[in-house]
Amino acid sequence: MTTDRLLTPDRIPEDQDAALRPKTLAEFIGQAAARDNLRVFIEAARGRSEALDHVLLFGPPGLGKTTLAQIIAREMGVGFRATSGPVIAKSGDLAALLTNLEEGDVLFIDEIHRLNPVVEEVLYPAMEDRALDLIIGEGPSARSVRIDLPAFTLIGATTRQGLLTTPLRDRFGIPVRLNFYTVEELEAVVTRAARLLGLGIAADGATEIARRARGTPRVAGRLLRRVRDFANVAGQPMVDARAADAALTRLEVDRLGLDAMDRRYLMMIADIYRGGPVGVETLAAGLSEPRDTIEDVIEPYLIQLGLIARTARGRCLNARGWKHLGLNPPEGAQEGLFDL
Ligand SMILES: Nc1ncnc2c1ncn2[C@@H]1O[C@H](COP(=O)(O)OP(=O)(O)OP(=O)(O)O)[C@@H](O)[C@H]1O
Ligand SMILES: [Mg+2]
Repeated sequence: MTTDRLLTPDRIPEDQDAALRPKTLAEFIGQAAARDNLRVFIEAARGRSEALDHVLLFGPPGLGKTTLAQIIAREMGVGFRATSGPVIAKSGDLAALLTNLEEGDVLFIDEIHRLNPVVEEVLYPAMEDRALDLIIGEGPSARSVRIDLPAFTLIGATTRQGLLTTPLRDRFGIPVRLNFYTVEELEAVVTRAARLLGLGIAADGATEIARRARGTPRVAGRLLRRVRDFANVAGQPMVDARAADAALTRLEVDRLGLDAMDRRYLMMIADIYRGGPVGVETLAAGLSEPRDTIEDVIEPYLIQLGLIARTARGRCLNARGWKHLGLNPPEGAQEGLFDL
């Protein structure tokens, strides 16, 4: 990612603070449906002494896919190996990873939609038959050998399920969608993180941060750290709503949790395209952001809030979007037409 947005749910080193990651399903806040289902599937697999079926975790960045993958391995009582789609360059790399797994292990592949197609082909028999088909030698003397693999669980993570090829998607027995968190859930995330950081926080302080965290635990953790900085420097022992609001306002995070980039995105549709529709490529060029960032990071939350709509003809600003910008939609603008 090219930006250094405060609100970007992208990983930055401080987020790797392993101490903040919940370690068990019981500690994992929110995503109740996903959690309840996973609990059943894990218990059933353990009861049968089998590896868990392959799991696909999908949803916007920072909602807990990596955390959940680690939790699944821990709850299954098996080893955890992690890699990512773009890192596996050759089929041999994947073969090496797979043959080094132990019985029952979890192999976590982040950004699994970015696997090289040749590598992906190797994954199909590995997932389905727990076998590797390798070609040995070259030319007329080449022959194919099949190597059996230990029973393992593949956990794939991706921002959008639709980015996967159908054959790959179909091989996951347990697809899990992660949704944006509610304010109440994020309050719990913030309160828990504050406790782990040894920071005093009032209930209304946690609420203020939760409301402005873009539905995303990673953002909540990051905002909490910045608020803590302001509180420390101001010599405040306790973060309350006023302190949180003052800090977040200085950071240009608005009441809905939108940052400068979100507002630039909205203003571009309003100002230049009279509310749309406008194509995502045009917006990406205008904002100098990669299309993926627009689609995976910026838009999902704006859609969730009902500020914009994604239509076949392009992006449109909804009535709420105009209102949030403090503007009136111009005569004849597209707004409202696509207010789903
Ligand atoms: N349910 C949760 N409860 C508490 N904290 C959480 C929860 N989910 C995520 N977090 C925190 O949010 C941060 C981001 O989570 P994680 O790295 O798992 O996100 P991710 O979905 O894998 O993101 P990405 O798509 O960018 O890889 C972690 O630091 C973790 O501590
Ligand atoms: Mg992750």
